[in-house]
Amino acid sequence: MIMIEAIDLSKRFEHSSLFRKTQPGRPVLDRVSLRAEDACITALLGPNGAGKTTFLRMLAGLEKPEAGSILIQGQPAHLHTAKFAYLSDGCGLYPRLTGEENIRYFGALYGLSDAHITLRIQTLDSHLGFAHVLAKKAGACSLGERMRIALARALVHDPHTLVLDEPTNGLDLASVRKLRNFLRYLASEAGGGKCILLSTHHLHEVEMIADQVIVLVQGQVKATGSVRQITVANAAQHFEDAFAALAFGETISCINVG
Ligand SMILES: Nc1ncnc2c1ncn2[C@@H]1O[C@H](COP(=O)(O)OP(=O)(O)OP(=O)(O)O)[C@@H](O)[C@H]1O
Repeated sequence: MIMIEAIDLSKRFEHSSLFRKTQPGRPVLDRVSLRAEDACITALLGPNGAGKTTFLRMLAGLEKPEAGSILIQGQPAHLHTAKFAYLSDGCGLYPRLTGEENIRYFGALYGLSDAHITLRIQTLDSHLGFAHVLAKKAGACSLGERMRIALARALVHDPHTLVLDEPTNGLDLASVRKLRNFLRYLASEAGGGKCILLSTHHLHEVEMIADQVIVLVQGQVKATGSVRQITVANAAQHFEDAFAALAFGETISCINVG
């Protein structure tokens, strides 16, 4: 089943701040249409500034589209907030609260009881491994520790649709492998067949985990399909070559051995 459907989404930022500049006249998202299905991990891939975060923020209701619409299970996105999780690119934790307080605060916002939150913390810890940082203030945590807490906080209410902006950012190899297994489990039948849409710059990650890939370049969808389909369609030997051709216009280098 199609869980997330974006239809002709467009966005242009009117003002540029000191640190972020848009090229005048160029939309950040330009009639983006895409789908992410249930029981599937969909990876959103694109160069810096392609519009990935803007698109994911739009799904989470944090940016308004200039045109187009977003449907979740065929209905407007705002009707699904209780089943929706969004992990922002900067983690978004309250630095003065401990890891546990951050998770509990969000659980309470979703109406979960203390006992239920305790159970969820135990379950999520068994997959992500963050028990040792629960008592630490989020502001004193390392990047990888913050990311684990932020993931737990985003998943505390057992959402069905997971939108994750660079979830492996700052994680060490062991944590990346744990997270990968956990996301695979969540997308599986046993894990509830969840719809997972994530952005990343790690091509290896995409090859390891993604059922579907969407390549976004300068606010436009340049390719969709599996890693294999995109590689073959671009007459490339490796997915990285296909992505470099799509994202940066690099020519495909074919190395013939023997
Ligand atoms: N609030 C904003 N105001 C003005 N411009 C913005 C704003 N947010 C994003 N942009 C611009 O929109 C473009 C897309 O940004 P976005 O963060 O969505 O890209 P991205 O694909 O997530 O990039 P990265 O891979 O570097 O994280 C960039 O040119 C950025 O400067």
